[in-house]
Amino acid sequence: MQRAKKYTLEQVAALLPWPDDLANKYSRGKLTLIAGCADYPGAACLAAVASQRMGAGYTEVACSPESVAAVRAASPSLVVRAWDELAAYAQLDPDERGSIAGSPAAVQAAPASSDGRAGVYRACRSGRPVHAAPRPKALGPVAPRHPLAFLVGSGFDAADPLSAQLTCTVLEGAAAAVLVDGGGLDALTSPEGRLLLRRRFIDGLPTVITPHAGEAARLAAPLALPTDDPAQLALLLSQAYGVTAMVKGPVTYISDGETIVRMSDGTSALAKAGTGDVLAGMAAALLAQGLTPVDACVLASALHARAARAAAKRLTSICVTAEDVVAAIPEAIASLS
Ligand SMILES: NC(=O)C1=CN([C@@H]2O[C@H](COP(=O)(O)OP(=O)(O)OC[C@H]3O[C@@H](n4cnc5c(N)ncnc54)[C@H](O)[C@@H]3O)[C@@H](O)[C@H]2O)[C@@H](O)CC1
Ligand SMILES: Nc1ncnc2c1ncn2[C@@H]1O[C@H](COP(=O)(O)OP(=O)(O)O)[C@@H](O)[C@H]1O
Repeated sequence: MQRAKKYTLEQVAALLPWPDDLANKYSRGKLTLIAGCADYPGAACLAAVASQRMGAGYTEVACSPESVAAVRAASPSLVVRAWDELAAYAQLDPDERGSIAGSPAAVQAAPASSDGRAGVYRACRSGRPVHAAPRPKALGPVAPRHPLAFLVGSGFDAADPLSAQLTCTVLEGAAAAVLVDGGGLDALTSPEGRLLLRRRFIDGLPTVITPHAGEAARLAAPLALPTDDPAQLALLLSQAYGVTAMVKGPVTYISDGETIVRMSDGTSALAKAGTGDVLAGMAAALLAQGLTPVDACVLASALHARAARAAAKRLTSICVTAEDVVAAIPEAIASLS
Protein backbone atom coordinates (compact mmCIF):
# COMPACT_ATOMS: atom_id res chain seq x y z
CA MET A 1 0.00 0.00 0.00
CA GLN A 2 1.37 3.42 -1.00
CA ARG A 3 2.19 5.93 1.76
CA ALA A 4 1.03 9.55 1.61
CA LYS A 5 3.59 12.35 1.79
CA LYS A 6 3.24 15.81 3.32
CA TYR A 7 4.54 19.14 2.04
CA THR A 8 6.52 21.38 4.38
CA LEU A 9 5.30 24.96 4.85
CA GLU A 10 8.34 26.17 2.89
CA GLN A 11 7.44 23.90 -0.02
CA VAL A 12 3.86 25.19 0.02
CA ALA A 13 4.96 28.84 0.25
CA ALA A 14 7.27 28.37 -2.74
CA LEU A 15 4.20 27.63 -4.89
CA LEU A 16 2.60 31.07 -4.37
CA PRO A 17 2.10 32.74 -7.79
CA TRP A 18 3.42 36.24 -7.12
CA PRO A 19 2.80 38.45 -10.20
CA ASP A 20 5.85 39.86 -11.93
CA ASP A 21 6.28 43.61 -12.43
CA LEU A 22 5.22 43.51 -16.09
CA ALA A 23 2.15 41.35 -15.48
CA ASN A 24 -1.17 42.12 -17.12
CA LYS A 25 -4.56 40.58 -16.44
CA TYR A 26 -4.17 38.03 -19.25
CA SER A 27 -0.63 37.01 -18.44
CA ARG A 28 -1.81 36.28 -14.87
CA GLY A 29 -4.18 33.61 -16.16
CA LYS A 30 -7.80 33.48 -17.20
CA LEU A 31 -10.28 31.16 -15.54
CA THR A 32 -13.61 30.41 -17.21
CA LEU A 33 -16.19 28.89 -14.88
CA ILE A 34 -19.15 27.00 -16.29
CA ALA A 35 -21.08 26.91 -13.05
CA GLY A 36 -24.28 27.81 -11.22
CA CYS A 37 -27.60 26.29 -12.31
CA ALA A 38 -30.88 27.98 -11.42
CA ASP A 39 -31.02 26.27 -8.00
CA TYR A 40 -27.39 26.93 -7.06
CA PRO A 41 -26.23 30.39 -8.20
CA GLY A 42 -24.32 30.71 -4.92
CA ALA A 43 -21.82 28.02 -5.88
CA ALA A 44 -20.80 29.99 -8.98
CA CYS A 45 -20.49 33.20 -6.92
CA LEU A 46 -18.30 31.53 -4.30
CA ALA A 47 -16.02 29.78 -6.77
CA ALA A 48 -15.64 32.91 -8.91
CA VAL A 49 -14.78 35.33 -6.10
CA ALA A 50 -12.40 32.72 -4.68
CA SER A 51 -10.69 32.62 -8.09
CA GLN A 52 -10.25 36.39 -8.04
CA ARG A 53 -8.79 36.31 -4.54
CA MET A 54 -6.52 33.42 -5.56
CA GLY A 55 -4.87 35.60 -8.18
CA ALA A 56 -6.42 34.75 -11.54
CA GLY A 57 -6.07 37.87 -13.70
CA TYR A 58 -9.39 37.40 -15.47
CA THR A 59 -12.33 35.46 -14.08
CA GLU A 60 -15.23 34.81 -16.40
CA VAL A 61 -18.46 32.98 -15.53
CA ALA A 62 -20.90 31.26 -17.88
CA CYS A 63 -23.94 30.39 -15.76
CA SER A 64 -27.65 29.62 -16.13
CA PRO A 65 -29.68 32.62 -17.30
CA GLU A 66 -31.46 32.68 -13.93
CA SER A 67 -28.12 33.03 -12.12
CA VAL A 68 -26.64 35.90 -14.11
CA ALA A 69 -27.93 38.72 -11.89
CA ALA A 70 -26.78 37.00 -8.70
CA VAL A 71 -23.30 36.31 -10.02
CA ARG A 72 -22.94 39.86 -11.34
CA ALA A 73 -23.99 41.15 -7.94
CA ALA A 74 -21.35 39.02 -6.23
CA SER A 75 -18.56 41.11 -7.77
CA PRO A 76 -18.59 43.83 -10.45
CA SER A 77 -15.14 42.77 -11.66
CA LEU A 78 -16.40 39.36 -12.79
CA VAL A 79 -17.20 38.93 -16.47
CA VAL A 80 -20.58 37.18 -16.47
CA ARG A 81 -22.84 35.84 -19.20
CA ALA A 82 -25.56 33.25 -19.57
CA TRP A 83 -24.49 29.85 -20.82
CA ASP A 84 -27.24 29.77 -23.48
CA GLU A 85 -24.95 29.34 -26.49
CA LEU A 86 -22.84 26.72 -24.79
CA ALA A 87 -25.94 24.88 -23.55
CA ALA A 88 -27.51 24.87 -27.03
CA TYR A 89 -24.30 23.42 -28.42
CA ALA A 90 -23.96 20.91 -25.57
CA GLN A 91 -27.50 19.61 -26.14
CA LEU A 92 -26.77 18.65 -29.74
CA ASP A 93 -26.19 14.99 -30.38
CA PRO A 94 -22.42 14.35 -30.02
CA ASP A 95 -22.27 13.24 -33.67
CA GLU A 96 -23.83 16.52 -34.73
CA ARG A 97 -21.43 18.77 -32.87
CA GLY A 98 -18.98 19.05 -35.71
CA SER A 99 -15.27 19.11 -35.15
CA ILE A 100 -13.71 19.90 -31.82
CA ALA A 101 -12.43 23.16 -33.30
CA GLY A 102 -15.99 24.37 -33.36
CA SER A 103 -16.77 23.92 -29.68
CA PRO A 104 -17.28 27.11 -27.69
CA ALA A 105 -14.73 26.14 -25.06
CA ALA A 106 -12.06 25.44 -27.67
CA VAL A 107 -12.80 28.73 -29.33
CA GLN A 108 -12.00 30.55 -26.14
CA ALA A 109 -8.72 28.69 -25.90
CA ALA A 110 -7.86 29.55 -29.48
CA PRO A 111 -6.16 32.61 -30.92
CA ALA A 112 -8.66 35.42 -31.52
CA SER A 113 -8.39 35.06 -35.28
CA SER A 114 -9.23 31.35 -35.25
CA ASP A 115 -11.51 30.17 -38.01
CA GLY A 116 -13.47 28.23 -35.41
CA ARG A 117 -15.01 31.33 -33.85
CA ALA A 118 -17.45 32.31 -36.57
CA GLY A 119 -18.43 28.71 -37.15
CA VAL A 120 -19.34 27.89 -33.62
CA TYR A 121 -21.32 31.01 -32.91
CA ARG A 122 -23.27 30.48 -36.11
CA ALA A 123 -23.94 26.91 -34.97
CA CYS A 124 -25.13 28.00 -31.55
CA ARG A 125 -27.36 30.77 -32.83
CA SER A 126 -29.09 28.61 -35.41
CA GLY A 127 -29.24 25.55 -33.16
CA ARG A 128 -27.83 23.56 -36.09
CA PRO A 129 -24.31 22.24 -36.33
CA VAL A 130 -21.97 23.95 -38.73
CA HIS A 131 -19.16 21.58 -39.52
CA ALA A 132 -16.15 23.71 -38.87
CA ALA A 133 -12.90 23.12 -40.66
CA PRO A 134 -10.89 20.17 -39.35
CA ARG A 135 -9.32 20.95 -36.02
CA PRO A 136 -6.35 23.24 -36.66
CA LYS A 137 -3.14 22.05 -35.07
CA ALA A 138 -2.95 25.28 -33.06
CA LEU A 139 -6.05 24.23 -31.16
CA GLY A 140 -4.49 21.02 -29.99
CA PRO A 141 -2.53 20.39 -26.84
CA VAL A 142 -0.21 23.33 -27.32
CA ALA A 143 0.31 26.26 -25.00
CA PRO A 144 -2.25 28.98 -25.67
CA ARG A 145 -1.05 32.58 -25.86
CA HIS A 146 -1.84 33.11 -22.22
CA PRO A 147 -2.34 30.66 -19.41
CA LEU A 148 -5.94 29.64 -18.89
CA ALA A 149 -8.11 26.99 -17.32
CA PHE A 150 -11.74 25.93 -17.02
CA LEU A 151 -13.83 24.97 -14.00
CA VAL A 152 -17.03 23.05 -14.67
CA GLY A 153 -19.70 21.67 -12.33
CA SER A 154 -19.82 23.78 -9.16
CA GLY A 155 -23.51 24.44 -8.58
CA PHE A 156 -24.65 21.89 -11.16
CA ASP A 157 -27.61 19.65 -10.42
CA ALA A 158 -26.30 16.15 -11.17
CA ALA A 159 -29.85 14.94 -11.88
CA ASP A 160 -30.31 17.43 -14.76
CA PRO A 161 -29.10 15.97 -18.10
CA LEU A 162 -27.76 19.42 -19.06
CA SER A 163 -25.09 19.07 -16.34
CA ALA A 164 -23.53 16.04 -18.04
CA GLN A 165 -23.89 17.61 -21.48
CA LEU A 166 -22.09 20.80 -20.41
CA THR A 167 -19.39 18.87 -18.58
CA CYS A 168 -18.67 16.65 -21.59
CA THR A 169 -18.63 19.64 -23.94
CA VAL A 170 -16.01 21.38 -21.81
CA LEU A 171 -13.91 18.21 -21.53
CA GLU A 172 -14.09 17.80 -25.29
CA GLY A 173 -13.43 21.37 -26.32
CA ALA A 174 -11.11 22.89 -23.76
CA ALA A 175 -7.53 22.77 -24.95
CA ALA A 176 -6.41 23.66 -21.44
CA ALA A 177 -6.59 22.36 -17.86
CA VAL A 178 -10.12 21.54 -16.67
CA LEU A 179 -11.24 21.12 -13.05
CA VAL A 180 -14.48 19.15 -12.62
CA ASP A 181 -16.38 19.71 -9.37
CA GLY A 182 -19.79 19.23 -7.73
CA GLY A 183 -22.67 18.17 -9.94
CA GLY A 184 -20.38 17.84 -12.96
CA LEU A 185 -18.59 14.82 -11.51
CA ASP A 186 -21.34 12.28 -12.21
CA ALA A 187 -20.84 12.84 -15.97
CA LEU A 188 -17.42 11.23 -15.72
CA THR A 189 -18.84 7.76 -15.10
CA SER A 190 -20.68 7.68 -18.46
CA PRO A 191 -19.04 6.03 -21.50
CA GLU A 192 -18.75 9.48 -23.14
CA GLY A 193 -17.21 11.03 -20.03
CA ARG A 194 -14.65 8.24 -19.68
CA LEU A 195 -13.75 8.40 -23.38
CA LEU A 196 -13.21 12.17 -23.18
CA LEU A 197 -11.03 11.82 -20.09
CA ARG A 198 -8.95 9.15 -21.82
CA ARG A 199 -8.56 11.38 -24.88
CA ARG A 200 -7.50 14.35 -22.73
CA PHE A 201 -4.99 12.13 -20.90
CA ILE A 202 -3.47 10.94 -24.19
CA ASP A 203 -3.36 14.53 -25.47
CA GLY A 204 -1.55 15.66 -22.31
CA LEU A 205 -4.38 17.95 -21.21
CA PRO A 206 -4.68 18.01 -17.41
CA THR A 207 -8.00 17.21 -15.75
CA VAL A 208 -8.55 17.62 -12.00
CA ILE A 209 -11.47 16.26 -9.97
CA THR A 210 -12.46 17.50 -6.51
CA PRO A 211 -15.03 15.07 -5.03
CA HIS A 212 -16.23 14.97 -1.41
CA ALA A 213 -16.72 11.50 0.10
CA GLY A 214 -20.22 11.10 -1.36
CA GLU A 215 -19.12 12.13 -4.86
CA ALA A 216 -15.99 9.98 -4.62
CA ALA A 217 -18.14 6.97 -3.74
CA ARG A 218 -20.31 7.62 -6.82
CA LEU A 219 -17.18 7.73 -9.01
CA ALA A 220 -15.84 4.55 -7.41
CA ALA A 221 -19.05 2.51 -7.64
CA PRO A 222 -19.12 1.63 -11.37
CA LEU A 223 -15.50 0.48 -11.18
CA ALA A 224 -15.98 -1.39 -7.87
CA LEU A 225 -13.12 0.55 -6.28
CA PRO A 226 -12.81 0.18 -2.49
CA THR A 227 -13.85 3.35 -0.64
CA ASP A 228 -12.79 2.61 2.93
CA ASP A 229 -9.40 4.40 2.74
CA PRO A 230 -9.61 7.94 1.26
CA ALA A 231 -5.86 8.07 0.50
CA GLN A 232 -6.00 4.89 -1.60
CA LEU A 233 -9.27 6.08 -3.11
CA ALA A 234 -7.58 9.26 -4.37
CA LEU A 235 -4.84 7.13 -5.95
CA LEU A 236 -7.28 4.65 -7.50
CA LEU A 237 -9.63 7.34 -8.85
CA SER A 238 -6.66 9.14 -10.36
CA GLN A 239 -5.43 5.99 -12.08
CA ALA A 240 -8.87 4.81 -13.20
CA TYR A 241 -10.00 8.12 -14.67
CA GLY A 242 -6.65 9.53 -15.84
CA VAL A 243 -6.98 12.65 -13.70
CA THR A 244 -5.50 14.33 -10.64
CA ALA A 245 -7.91 13.57 -7.81
CA MET A 246 -8.40 15.71 -4.70
CA VAL A 247 -10.63 13.68 -2.36
CA LYS A 248 -11.93 16.16 0.23
CA GLY A 249 -12.80 15.52 3.87
CA PRO A 250 -11.53 16.23 7.40
CA VAL A 251 -8.21 15.11 5.88
CA THR A 252 -7.87 15.73 2.14
CA TYR A 253 -5.83 13.50 -0.18
CA ILE A 254 -4.41 14.52 -3.55
CA SER A 255 -3.08 12.02 -6.08
CA ASP A 256 -1.78 12.12 -9.63
CA GLY A 257 -1.79 8.33 -9.86
CA GLU A 258 1.80 8.00 -8.67
CA THR A 259 2.08 9.89 -5.41
CA ILE A 260 -0.44 10.68 -2.69
CA VAL A 261 -0.26 13.96 -0.74
CA ARG A 262 -1.94 14.25 2.66
CA MET A 263 -3.41 17.64 3.65
CA SER A 264 -4.37 17.62 7.32
CA ASP A 265 -4.47 21.28 8.36
CA GLY A 266 -8.22 21.75 7.90
CA THR A 267 -10.76 22.57 10.58
CA SER A 268 -14.34 21.57 11.23
CA ALA A 269 -15.19 25.24 10.64
CA LEU A 270 -15.06 24.15 6.98
CA ALA A 271 -17.95 21.70 7.44
CA LYS A 272 -20.48 24.12 6.01
CA ALA A 273 -22.19 24.36 2.60
CA GLY A 274 -20.24 26.22 -0.05
CA THR A 275 -16.69 25.73 1.25
CA GLY A 276 -16.05 23.08 -1.44
CA ASP A 277 -17.06 25.58 -4.13
CA VAL A 278 -14.52 28.02 -2.66
CA LEU A 279 -11.79 25.36 -2.82
CA ALA A 280 -12.65 24.52 -6.43
CA GLY A 281 -12.39 28.19 -7.44
CA MET A 282 -9.03 28.51 -5.69
CA ALA A 283 -7.52 25.37 -7.24
CA ALA A 284 -8.82 26.22 -10.73
CA ALA A 285 -7.43 29.78 -10.46
CA LEU A 286 -4.01 28.31 -9.69
CA LEU A 287 -4.28 25.98 -12.71
CA ALA A 288 -5.07 29.08 -14.78
CA GLN A 289 -1.87 30.65 -13.45
CA GLY A 290 0.16 27.71 -14.72
CA LEU A 291 0.64 25.59 -11.61
CA THR A 292 0.73 21.83 -12.19
CA PRO A 293 -2.42 19.96 -11.06
CA VAL A 294 -0.82 18.57 -7.89
CA ASP A 295 0.78 21.90 -6.96
CA ALA A 296 -2.50 23.76 -7.59
CA CYS A 297 -4.41 21.33 -5.35
CA VAL A 298 -1.77 21.38 -2.60
CA LEU A 299 -1.56 25.18 -2.47
CA ALA A 300 -5.33 25.67 -2.71
CA SER A 301 -5.99 23.12 0.03
CA ALA A 302 -3.31 24.61 2.33
CA LEU A 303 -4.59 28.18 1.88
CA HIS A 304 -8.24 27.06 2.23
CA ALA A 305 -7.40 25.46 5.59
CA ARG A 306 -5.40 28.45 6.79
CA ALA A 307 -8.12 30.88 5.68
CA ALA A 308 -10.73 28.90 7.61
CA ARG A 309 -8.53 28.83 10.71
CA ALA A 310 -7.92 32.59 10.49
CA ALA A 311 -11.67 33.21 10.12
CA ALA A 312 -12.47 30.84 13.01
CA LYS A 313 -10.06 32.71 15.26
CA ARG A 314 -12.11 35.86 14.84
CA LEU A 315 -15.58 34.41 14.40
CA THR A 316 -15.44 30.99 16.15
CA SER A 317 -15.69 27.68 14.29
CA ILE A 318 -19.45 27.80 14.84
CA CYS A 319 -19.96 31.00 12.87
CA VAL A 320 -17.54 30.76 9.92
CA THR A 321 -19.28 30.69 6.52
CA ALA A 322 -17.92 29.98 3.04
CA GLU A 323 -17.93 33.75 2.40
CA ASP A 324 -15.71 34.22 5.47
CA VAL A 325 -13.25 31.70 4.04
CA VAL A 326 -12.99 33.70 0.81
CA ALA A 327 -12.52 36.93 2.78
CA ALA A 328 -9.67 35.36 4.77
CA ILE A 329 -7.66 34.14 1.73
CA PRO A 330 -5.42 37.25 1.90
CA GLU A 331 -4.55 36.47 5.54
CA ALA A 332 -3.79 32.88 4.59
CA ILE A 333 -1.44 34.06 1.85
CA ALA A 334 0.21 36.58 4.18
CA SER A 335 0.71 33.87 6.80
CA LEU A 336 2.75 31.85 4.29
CA SER A 337 4.90 34.70 3.01
N1 LIG B 1 -24.77 27.96 -2.27
C1 LIG B 1 -24.80 27.05 -3.23
O1 LIG B 1 -25.23 27.33 -4.35
C2 LIG B 1 -24.27 25.70 -2.96
C3 LIG B 1 -24.28 24.77 -3.98
N2 LIG B 1 -23.74 23.55 -3.85
C4 LIG B 1 -23.78 22.70 -5.06
O2 LIG B 1 -24.79 21.76 -4.87
C5 LIG B 1 -24.57 20.67 -5.74
C6 LIG B 1 -24.84 19.39 -4.99
O3 LIG B 1 -23.83 19.18 -4.00
P1 LIG B 1 -24.10 18.36 -2.66
O4 LIG B 1 -22.78 18.03 -2.09
O5 LIG B 1 -25.05 19.10 -1.78
O6 LIG B 1 -24.94 17.11 -3.13
P2 LIG B 1 -24.53 15.66 -3.59
O7 LIG B 1 -25.78 15.01 -3.99
O8 LIG B 1 -23.41 15.64 -4.57
O9 LIG B 1 -23.92 14.99 -2.29
C7 LIG B 1 -24.68 14.84 -1.14
C8 LIG B 1 -24.88 13.38 -0.92
O10 LIG B 1 -23.62 12.76 -0.71
C9 LIG B 1 -23.59 12.19 0.60
N3 LIG B 1 -22.28 12.41 1.24
C10 LIG B 1 -21.49 11.45 1.70
N4 LIG B 1 -20.36 11.97 2.17
C11 LIG B 1 -20.46 13.27 2.05
C12 LIG B 1 -19.59 14.35 2.38
N5 LIG B 1 -18.41 14.15 2.94
N6 LIG B 1 -19.98 15.60 2.10
C13 LIG B 1 -21.18 15.82 1.52
N7 LIG B 1 -22.03 14.85 1.18
C14 LIG B 1 -21.68 13.58 1.44
C15 LIG B 1 -24.69 12.87 1.38
O11 LIG B 1 -25.18 12.04 2.39
C16 LIG B 1 -25.72 13.13 0.31
O12 LIG B 1 -26.48 11.97 0.07
C17 LIG B 1 -23.14 20.80 -6.25
O13 LIG B 1 -23.14 21.21 -7.58
C18 LIG B 1 -22.55 21.88 -5.37
O14 LIG B 1 -21.57 22.64 -6.06
C19 LIG B 1 -23.16 23.09 -2.60
O15 LIG B 1 -21.78 23.27 -2.73
C20 LIG B 1 -23.68 23.87 -1.40
C21 LIG B 1 -23.70 25.35 -1.62
N1 LIG C 1 -14.44 18.24 9.65
C1 LIG C 1 -13.72 18.84 8.69
N2 LIG C 1 -12.43 19.14 8.92
C2 LIG C 1 -11.68 19.73 7.94
N3 LIG C 1 -12.16 20.09 6.72
C3 LIG C 1 -13.43 19.79 6.44
C4 LIG C 1 -14.28 19.16 7.39
N4 LIG C 1 -15.48 19.00 6.84
C5 LIG C 1 -15.41 19.50 5.58
N5 LIG C 1 -14.17 19.97 5.34
C6 LIG C 1 -13.70 20.60 4.10
O1 LIG C 1 -14.73 21.48 3.64
C7 LIG C 1 -14.92 21.37 2.24
C8 LIG C 1 -16.34 20.88 1.96
O2 LIG C 1 -16.51 20.65 0.60
P1 LIG C 1 -17.85 20.05 0.00
O3 LIG C 1 -18.32 18.90 0.82
O4 LIG C 1 -17.64 19.86 -1.44
O5 LIG C 1 -18.87 21.26 0.27
P2 LIG C 1 -19.87 22.04 -0.69
O6 LIG C 1 -20.26 21.09 -1.78
O7 LIG C 1 -21.02 22.39 0.20
O8 LIG C 1 -19.17 23.23 -1.20
C9 LIG C 1 -13.83 20.41 1.75
O9 LIG C 1 -12.68 21.16 1.38
C10 LIG C 1 -13.49 19.59 3.00
O10 LIG C 1 -12.18 19.09 2.99
